[in-house]
Amino acid sequence: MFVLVNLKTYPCDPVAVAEAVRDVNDRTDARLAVAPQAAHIERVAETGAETWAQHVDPIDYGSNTGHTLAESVAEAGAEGTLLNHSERRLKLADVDGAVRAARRADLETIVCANNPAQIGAAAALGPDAVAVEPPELIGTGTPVSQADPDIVEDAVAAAERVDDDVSVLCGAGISTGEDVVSAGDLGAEGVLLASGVAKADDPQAALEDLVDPL
Ligand SMILES: O=C[C@H](O)COP(=O)(O)O
Repeated sequence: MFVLVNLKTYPCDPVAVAEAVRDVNDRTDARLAVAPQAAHIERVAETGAETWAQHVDPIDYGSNTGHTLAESVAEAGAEGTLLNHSERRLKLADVDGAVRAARRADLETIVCANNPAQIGAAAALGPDAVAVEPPELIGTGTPVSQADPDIVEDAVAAAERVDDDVSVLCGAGISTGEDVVSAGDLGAEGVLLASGVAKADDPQAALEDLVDPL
């Protein structure tokens, strides 16, 4: 299972969380990675943890003030990027452009979507993976795998119909190892989570709990 920890703009110490991600990753068969804010990518990548960007824009080098260039996050040490997160939605044409920009910079891509219909559309754009996240469950601590298991199974089926090379993750409310196992049982190849680690008093213990049953 792939466990991607999105730090959003939570007021945690990104380097301390990254060190915990690195250390727990070294002791499990699961793959762990962390997605800090763009300004923290370089410091986080220097810990040796697999580092992802939270977003890149559908742009190339040039006159794009205030945008995030895929090549810049890759040079800072990111290995992949989230795209179209529920908190950073893009127009369809811009998701397509951002997938292409990320590919140009050799970044792995996960395109987020609200529901199985959007997952099908996202898979058609050729990312490495898609992630289904019902927005109403994000940050609630109620895991999507329990609250809405059908949405995970339907997302897996929707992606498979379009392109069975595209992996499916699920996210929203995932915070325990049991939640990760349930996600896997529903066909997800990974989980996208944030508050369960970024807001934990002890992020390392939270990560250990997440991978313990895997
Ligand atoms: O990117 C992560 C998701 O939005 C899930 O957030 P959460 O784990 O706080 O529910």
